[in-house]
Amino acid sequence: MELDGPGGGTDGAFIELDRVEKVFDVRKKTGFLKRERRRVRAVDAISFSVARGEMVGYIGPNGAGKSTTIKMLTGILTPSGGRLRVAGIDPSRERTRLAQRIGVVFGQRTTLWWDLPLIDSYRLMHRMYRIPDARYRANLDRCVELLELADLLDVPVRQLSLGQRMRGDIAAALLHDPDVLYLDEPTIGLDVISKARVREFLRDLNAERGTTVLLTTHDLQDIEQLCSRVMVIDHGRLMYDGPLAGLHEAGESERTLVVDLERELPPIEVPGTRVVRVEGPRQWLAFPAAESAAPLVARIADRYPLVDLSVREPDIEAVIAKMYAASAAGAERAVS
Ligand SMILES: Nc1ncnc2c1ncn2[C@@H]1O[C@H](COP(=O)(O)OP(=O)(O)OP(=O)(O)O)[C@@H](O)[C@H]1O
Repeated sequence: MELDGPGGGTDGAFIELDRVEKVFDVRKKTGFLKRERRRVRAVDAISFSVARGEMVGYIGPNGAGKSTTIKMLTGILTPSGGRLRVAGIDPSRERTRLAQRIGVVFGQRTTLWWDLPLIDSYRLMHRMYRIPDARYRANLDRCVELLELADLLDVPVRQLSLGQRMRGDIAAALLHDPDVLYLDEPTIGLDVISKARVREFLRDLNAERGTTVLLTTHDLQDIEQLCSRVMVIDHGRLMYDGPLAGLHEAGESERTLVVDLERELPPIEVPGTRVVRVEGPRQWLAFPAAESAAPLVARIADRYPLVDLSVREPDIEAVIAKMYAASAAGAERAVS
């Protein structure tokens, strides 16, 4: 695969947004024959660029503007202002040409035909995207092998489990060899094993093919395991762009060790943590999210009768709330 092929940005940027806006006009019924017009600024002057081959998390609370951004990046929605390019293409002007370069997976919806066996959806996509036969075969074989789809190809999509359907959807998005993949909540509702499988596949895809990935998720572990960079959007504005650890530092957020002991004990004392809850033999220990859990786990295992242990990530809403609190406190300190 060439590195700066036709349509790549001049400075290596593959996705480029320059003060992009999307304003919706919403009409709300406020009484009999009375309607109020309201403008919703879903995306507010957002600028960022993503280089070819980057894997970037795009996160934010509900209603922040994530889906609206993705829809503009696919050409489904036209921006109200600003400049947007994907692979050098203006998405809303050349949606069909762009479709050959991008793949999209929505965790909450499927692009597969519900009543058809999985393989029939793939055959339809083969024709719709006019994928050359040899390329279709090679991509299908690769996805079937790596996503373990062989036994599922003849099963109607409606009979697949959520995890199986998600793997089927990811394969569907990759049959035409897109340069960029937009993933909207790809692990939502999946069990631990299915999540691990999907993440491993995405990591390999990025490493082997250099596919650029923009990932929207509520699961911070998706970001931690896949993305070296994360962007946070809230109220349509870009609030943070950098490594995940930096986001934790900015928000002073905490992760939690859930520790199962052999028996009930008083709150255990482990430097660098504080016990936030005790329930029978189970204790919850909070520690700074930017720090590694490994030395804490070793210390606990060394000193206490440990049966089981897991690490819980803070949820995105909590991280962002703390980020706001920290910046507000900083502003107050600067004033006083
Ligand atoms: N077609 C539309 N018409 C009017 N308002 C819309 C439309 N689409 C989105 N909005 C509004 O724009 C804002 C951003 O919505 P968007 O769906 O982009 O958020 P999101 O970050 O994807 O949220 P979620 O995590 O809940 O999917 C919200 O206030 C939403 O109500």
